[in-house]
Amino acid sequence: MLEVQELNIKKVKPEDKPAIIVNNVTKEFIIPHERRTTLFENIKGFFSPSTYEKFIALNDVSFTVEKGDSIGIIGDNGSGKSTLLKIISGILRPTKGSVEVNGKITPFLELGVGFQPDLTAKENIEVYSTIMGLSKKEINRNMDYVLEFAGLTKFKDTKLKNFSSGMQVRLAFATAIQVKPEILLVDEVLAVGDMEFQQKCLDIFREYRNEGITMLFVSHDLNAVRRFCDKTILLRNSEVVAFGKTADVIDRYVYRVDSKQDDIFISTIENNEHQEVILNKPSNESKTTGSEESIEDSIDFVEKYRSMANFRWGNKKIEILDIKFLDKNGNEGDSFFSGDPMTIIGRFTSKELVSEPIFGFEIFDERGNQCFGSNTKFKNIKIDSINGDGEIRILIKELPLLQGKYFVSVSCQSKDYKITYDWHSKKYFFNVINNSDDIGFIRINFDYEIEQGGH
Ligand SMILES: Nc1ncnc2c1ncn2[C@@H]1O[C@H](COP(=O)(O)OP(=O)(O)OP(=O)(O)O)[C@@H](O)[C@H]1O
Repeated sequence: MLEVQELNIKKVKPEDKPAIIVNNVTKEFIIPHERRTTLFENIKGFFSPSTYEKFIALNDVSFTVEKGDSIGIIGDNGSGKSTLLKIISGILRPTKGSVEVNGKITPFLELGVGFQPDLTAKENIEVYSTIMGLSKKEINRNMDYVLEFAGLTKFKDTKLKNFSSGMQVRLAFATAIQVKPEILLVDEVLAVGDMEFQQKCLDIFREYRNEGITMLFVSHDLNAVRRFCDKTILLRNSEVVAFGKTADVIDRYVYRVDSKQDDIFISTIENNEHQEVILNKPSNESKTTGSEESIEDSIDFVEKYRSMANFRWGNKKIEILDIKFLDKNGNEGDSFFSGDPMTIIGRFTSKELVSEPIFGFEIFDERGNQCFGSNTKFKNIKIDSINGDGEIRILIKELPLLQGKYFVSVSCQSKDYKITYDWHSKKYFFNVINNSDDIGFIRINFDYEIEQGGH
């Protein structure tokens, strides 16, 4: 009898509780329509109260993260990802709903907040590590490693204000990882940093994941989400539209299935005894900014490369109006799974008759290496003439790239290549998502054949 009574009492040990429970969280931002700065505007405003509108950044969001889970959060720009992490970390309060956090949160959100521009890299590491609770001995012991991880050993005595924004984030990340988190919130750390640094960050996250540290990982890098997250949340227009197996959710995001699908599990909350946890906001909000005298800025490599290479020329006798990428369902997008069909559609126009033009396209990787180039002449496709509007479709049956971001150039030239009508150089890009465990950049279709010699 006693035993039965014991069983009826649900005793939840703290370690059995989920790491994070987000319960019907809504976040509204108030956006004023006008700002009164002068005395006259203030007096005038006294008679006509100021107007504002409410913007809903998160709408009734609920989900549960179990201890040791590694959860990705994906969605378009402005869908509410950062707001969600800020609410979980306690930087922002929800307008409605609550968040329960069971464990110590380490937020890698606005890395570098609290760093002092007038202190050197070494001094900033000392100050920040002290705030994180490290002893002087530990700080001295870790110093070389932190500087080396950040790739800033040479710049240890340089003031932070002379660092590029990428260098500052590297320093902040390297400093922050000295203490192992219980629950880690990561917001787009991988968006900054060169390839080598990104790889180091991913190695750290891999280590954390193997050690069972709970992670919430906001990223636009779907390959990284795929590699690190067991489950993924998809936010669209401030709402959770899917929460389930990462591969299924990414598939849904990439191919823009808009209706709610039942086969993707949307987490429900069973425990209603939520305790609101509002952690301390970092005391110094002033975000350090990059200096014009940045010593190094490898972070912006891709952007710099693009702006340098992204130009257009030609006499526009035939004008290429725009380029779109269509997925296997005929929907426009910029992310595609490796091996899937992809169609590149170019619209063009000409004001007069142009005979025998040649259309071409090229694909480049992020470093500017030409991966492929072809044109209608190479393929023996003769276009007699063009007059007026038209469309060219490049049908790729199986995208032979494995992963990464690729830039596309398109061109239209005369039959002898002597006149360029229009050339858009690396103006367009698309992402390829690896849906296999293969590594590298190209996708090779192959089979294994294994033969064993008999005895
Ligand atoms: N303090 C604020 N005041 C007003 N609006 C805000 C504020 N912070 C965020 N927003 C708005 O809330 C929406 C969600 O922003 P949030 O930064 O969470 O999106 P996100 O999904 O992280 O976007 P991104 O991928 O671009 O980082 C955006 O439209 C943004 O403009």
